[in-house]
Amino acid sequence: MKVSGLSIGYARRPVIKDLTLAPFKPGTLTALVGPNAAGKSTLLRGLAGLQRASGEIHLGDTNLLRLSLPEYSRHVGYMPQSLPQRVALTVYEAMLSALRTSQGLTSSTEARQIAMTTLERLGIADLAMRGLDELSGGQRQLASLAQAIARKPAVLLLDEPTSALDLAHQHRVMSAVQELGVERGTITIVVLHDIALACRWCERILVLSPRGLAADAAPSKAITPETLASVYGIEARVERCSRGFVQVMVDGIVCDRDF
Ligand SMILES: Nc1ncnc2c1ncn2[C@@H]1O[C@H](COP(=O)(O)OP(=O)(O)OP(=O)(O)O)[C@@H](O)[C@H]1O
Repeated sequence: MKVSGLSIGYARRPVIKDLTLAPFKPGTLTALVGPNAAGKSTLLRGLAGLQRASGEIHLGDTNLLRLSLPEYSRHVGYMPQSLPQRVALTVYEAMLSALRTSQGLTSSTEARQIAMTTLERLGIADLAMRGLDELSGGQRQLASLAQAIARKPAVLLLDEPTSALDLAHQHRVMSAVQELGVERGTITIVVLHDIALACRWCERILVLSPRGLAADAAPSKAITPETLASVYGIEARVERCSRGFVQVMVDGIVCDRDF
């Protein structure tokens, strides 16, 4: 996927301005991080075809921005930050409904199999017959993620999919998303606030600030003391643990962000 000259905004307030990114390769997992109100959700919704955008988003030879929303959503799956409330469906029924709308699959053996396999993959098969409105916040987040994953889109956009999850589930989810992405060749972009989680699982990190893109690189290049100071206004050390993963140790708040 190639993004070039992308601009997204609301009424007269531009949020993403003329953004061009290096191509996203199939099977890769990218984190989109940055402070509150930097525009992460806006960018994700623009990439998902849900927010008016100008510029180009190419998937192969297709400029996605020229497609109708139903065509667009066949290529691109999106999990929003806030989940729908009061849905009178079981987890399993919601999965079948998602498969029906995105892939035209009815309650066939294939749809049932995809639904159950996905729930098992995320470790929530035991929730299949539970009503969505009787789940905990974390369980609802996992159920919503299962719906997005089951559609097997070429591009999967997840907006803070781990915000309601405990430590073990955060890592289980990131591991499953990474594994499935490699298996299926999915381009996955995930909004995260947890820099450690992003550095542990993602091979590429986009750091967005209200001024624009501050970094787009591998964790060790994107997450530096300089970037953390200018984008978040914090003083931090960045080191590698014995297994090579980037670790951030926050020493203080400097508050002289560059915006
Ligand atoms: N529907 C909307 N109408 C007008 N402005 C909006 C709308 N949604 C978001 N904004 C504004 O766009 C800017 C970016 O918001 P966005 O939700 O994309 O940030 P974010 O980086 O995802 O933040 P957070 O980490 O807090 O979720 C903010 O200034 C916000 O107030």
